[in-house]
Amino acid sequence: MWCRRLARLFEVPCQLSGTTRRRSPWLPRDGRTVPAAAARWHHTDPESLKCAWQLHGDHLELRYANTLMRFDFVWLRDHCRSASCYNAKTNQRSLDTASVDLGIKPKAVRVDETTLFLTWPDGHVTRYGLEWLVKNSYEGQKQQVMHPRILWNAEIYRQAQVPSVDCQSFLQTDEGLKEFLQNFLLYGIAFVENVSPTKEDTEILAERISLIRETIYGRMWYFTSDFSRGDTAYTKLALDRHTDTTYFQEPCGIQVFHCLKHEGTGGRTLLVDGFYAAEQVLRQAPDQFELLSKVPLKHEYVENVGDCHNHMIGVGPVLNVYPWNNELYLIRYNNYDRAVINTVPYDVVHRWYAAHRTLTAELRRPENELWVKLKPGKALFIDNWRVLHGREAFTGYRQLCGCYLTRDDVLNTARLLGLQA
Ligand SMILES: C[N+](C)(C)CCCC[C@H](N)C(=O)O
Ligand SMILES: O=C(O)CCC(=O)C(=O)O
Ligand SMILES: [Fe+2]
Repeated sequence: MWCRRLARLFEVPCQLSGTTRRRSPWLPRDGRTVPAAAARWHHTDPESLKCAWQLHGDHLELRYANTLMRFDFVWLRDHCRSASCYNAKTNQRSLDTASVDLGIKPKAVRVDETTLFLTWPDGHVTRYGLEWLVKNSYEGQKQQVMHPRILWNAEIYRQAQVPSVDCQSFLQTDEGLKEFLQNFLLYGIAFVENVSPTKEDTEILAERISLIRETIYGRMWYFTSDFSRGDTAYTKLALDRHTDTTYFQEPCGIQVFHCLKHEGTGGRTLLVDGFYAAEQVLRQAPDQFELLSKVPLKHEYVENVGDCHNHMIGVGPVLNVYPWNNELYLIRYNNYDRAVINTVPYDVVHRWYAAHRTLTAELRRPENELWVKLKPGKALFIDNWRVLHGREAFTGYRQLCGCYLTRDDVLNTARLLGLQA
């Protein structure tokens, strides 16, 4: 069926089943160069099973540090780190990959305690550290997450007692910034306290971690319920949980909110961890999770109010996962801005609605809702690729300012501080 066919694209080849392969004898050929020949296991130390390798017609199979890895020969040639193939100063490849024969095979292979040596038909020698191979192989990656996270519901988040970071420490110390970013990466939300309640000071905060992503709403936006823009956000109405800018081909990565004033009632902010909810869907109904991650949808923003004329369209599934490890990296969920569904046939549409209902039920569980009242001085950063926000209806005068941040630059800052991002 349609979805199954798509799914097959991402199907991961089965790991070698040890039983069939291990029939070959494990020959002790310590450190010796073996001509590229028929498949059989070799290992560096006859007493230890730490490292063993076997050459096949089109790939090298290597077992090291409890990881069974398979490397395509072109891949092995392409990733050569020798001085002529790779510029270690710029961390860029010099080798022209298109010049590698797609049928290339190593002339000789040798493995010692730490290193794999390959000699290519033209005599060129490639060396790989075995640790490097484990870290950089597909099989090694599959066992890891790209982004370590703590999924939460209201109870988990409260129990964690994640501290807000003080504005001074955020702006002036690397430790403060790092603590803030670590919280942000783990939970998808983070607060800075004791910020001066102005748009300018909020901008300084934003610039500390990233480039500001300028959009149709401006660079720093600032709004009250005056319907100056053709969107419900600019009213006093309640807003159900959603992510923003789903109608961009790449939705904004981070949302910053700072409430500068509120004289009235209501207006609390709702936060829901979209990945926690999606994880529940995966457990209950993996087929529905898969459907939500495969069916492409459009979201749309059509505005014609005053001088503002905009028409934005973004296409993508609700759940976006890395195909090699099924890890979620982006949820696109906004029922207000979802466009006409015309990208899937009727029977898939029906199953999609059922899957969307399951996800929505999870997102709406009261125990998953974190309600906070934003106050002047307390800035909130939200991972708009993960955490949904909403708003309670309000009365009176309320001013909210903030901006969007470019995700790449936030993650860049985090990595430079030594965090895994
Ligand atoms: C006011 N502010 C600029 C933050 C958001 C406006 C965007 C509202 C839109 N419905 C969306 O969800 O993307
Ligand atoms: O008014 C609010 O608290 C948030 C409104 C909203 O969803 C937005 O600006 O993106
Ligand atoms: Fe929003």
